[in-house]
Amino acid sequence: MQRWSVVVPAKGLTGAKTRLGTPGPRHEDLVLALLGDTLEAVAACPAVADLWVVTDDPRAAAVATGIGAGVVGGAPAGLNAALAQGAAAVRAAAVRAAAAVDPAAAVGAAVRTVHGARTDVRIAALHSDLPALRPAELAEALGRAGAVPRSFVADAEGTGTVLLAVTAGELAPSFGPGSAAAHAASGAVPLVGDWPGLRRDVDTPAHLAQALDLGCGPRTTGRAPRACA
Ligand SMILES: Nc1nc2c(ncn2[C@@H]2O[C@H](COP(=O)(O)OP(=O)(O)OP(=O)(O)O)[C@@H](O)[C@H]2O)c(=O)[nH]1
Ligand SMILES: C=C(OP(=O)(O)O)C(=O)O
Repeated sequence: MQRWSVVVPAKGLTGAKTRLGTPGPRHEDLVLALLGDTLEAVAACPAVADLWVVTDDPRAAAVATGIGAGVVGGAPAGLNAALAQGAAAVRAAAVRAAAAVDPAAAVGAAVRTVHGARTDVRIAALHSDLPALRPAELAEALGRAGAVPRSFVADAEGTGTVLLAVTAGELAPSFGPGSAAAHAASGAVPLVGDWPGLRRDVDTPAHLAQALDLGCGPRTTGRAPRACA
């Protein structure tokens, strides 16, 4: 099985998930719980080789490193800029890893590079708010993504994107309102599969209730308002 580098962007906790609840410590704890459960599921996926979190938030970075993820800091503001920086960091790390094993490989034909960054690394960008994600559904989605150059998984509503994957070339993320249509228009293949946990990103209280019905990881289950009622 060819495995993937997964990049997860995580906004600073202050100001994140404004549609989900009012700002404050409890809200930040919930946002952090969504991230932690998402990362645990990704880390447990056999199709994932390495995991990277793009964030400048110290609490998010601590959760990431605790789960064994790398942290990419200092990215420009904005989701797509953060993902582009994360993808560049993954490619650069892959060059360093190849050079550590075989110095000649990093400059030879075995490793394809552009401006010192590898172009043959499988990269998937994934939201940080997927607390009902199952490792097996991510593995299946990445398995299908491996058959095409660039692909995406739409969210439960079919309008947004929860995962964007490239087997080679640029990630070229177009996340934001209507991103499923934008990714399709840019040539990415929509992946088909029964992946309710993968598709259920949590933006609103109604989404959180749906994720809890699907079954969330322990961090979210323990912190969601409904569980505390
Ligand atoms: N590193 C980084 N991640 C971001 C940024 N903006 C959004 N994200 C992440 O991108 C994913 C999707 O973002 P949204 O669901 O729109 O999150 P949000 O902006 O916190 O939500 P709202 O305030 O409700 O719009 C989540 O994993 C966010 O943490 C950013 O500027 N930098
Ligand atoms: C950023 C996106 O989604 P949302 O803000 O709805 O999480 C997206 O689907 O591209």
